Amino acid sequence: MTMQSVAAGGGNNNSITLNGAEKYFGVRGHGVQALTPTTLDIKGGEMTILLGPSGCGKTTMLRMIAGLETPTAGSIEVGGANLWSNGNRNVDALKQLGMVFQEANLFPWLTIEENIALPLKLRGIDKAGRQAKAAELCKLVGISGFEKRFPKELSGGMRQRAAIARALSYDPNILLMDEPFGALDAITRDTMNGELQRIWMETGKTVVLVTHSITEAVFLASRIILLSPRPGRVQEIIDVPFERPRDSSIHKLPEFQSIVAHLRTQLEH
Ligand SMILES: Nc1ncnc2c1ncn2[C@@H]1O[C@H](COP(=O)(O)OP(=O)(O)OP(=O)(O)O)[C@@H](O)[C@H]1O
Repeated sequence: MTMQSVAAGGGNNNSITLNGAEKYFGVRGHGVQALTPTTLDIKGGEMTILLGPSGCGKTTMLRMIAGLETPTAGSIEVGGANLWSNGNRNVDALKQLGMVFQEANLFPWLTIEENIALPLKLRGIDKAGRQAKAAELCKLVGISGFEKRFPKELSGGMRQRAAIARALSYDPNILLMDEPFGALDAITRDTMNGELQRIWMETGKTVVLVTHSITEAVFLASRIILLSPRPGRVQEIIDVPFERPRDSSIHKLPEFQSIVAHLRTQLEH
């Protein structure tokens, strides 16, 4: 395990940089400082996990990276491009981002294929192109054969697989995931962690994932960004060195257990 200080600097095509990015909700002095000014590099192609206690600003940081919240101060670069300029979002930077939430948020009246391909429909891709892409993505996420089914006919884990496919439909370089498996039972969650690792290894995307789960974080992460209790700040960055692909047997490794114990101590304090 190597501990690093907070790194800063530029980025390549699929990296993310926070330059003194801060988020204050409400009037300064009377509101909530969700994230203190933060300077941080999220490396392209890595699996970065945002971990921290409830209310520390994980979702706020992810939503700022997604362009869903404006920074109160500082700036955010996605693929080397500023996300905001003069109060407007940079559409080219946003195209680099796909988002997955805790709930799959599929439209119940659309088939799985139609849900997955909806972003392509909005981009003017014809039906044959949409169906071909949906079939390819269903294969990637492991739900081939369910293209014509409706969301209610799928399990929770399968719906999240479809949500990942939808986020990948327009081929963004970066996948942002907010507690994507938090609503799933423990066994399905473990399966989905393995599946996300496989999808990440097959696609080479940059993944930034928010979780409360220490073991999920250590299993998945290339790097863990540990945030402090509110007001959120980067408390520590931990490189997780285990080889890929990882399987559940890494839970037994002394080094895995030592990182988990270290993080638990940090979170308890
Ligand atoms: N839209 C908002 N308006 C006002 N305060 C907000 C808003 N969104 C978040 N906050 C506050 O900012 C702080 C950080 O919230 P955030 O949801 O980012 O934390 P979190 O670490 O993701 O929490 P959890 O793990 O419980 O989901 C909290 O105190 C929260 O109440």
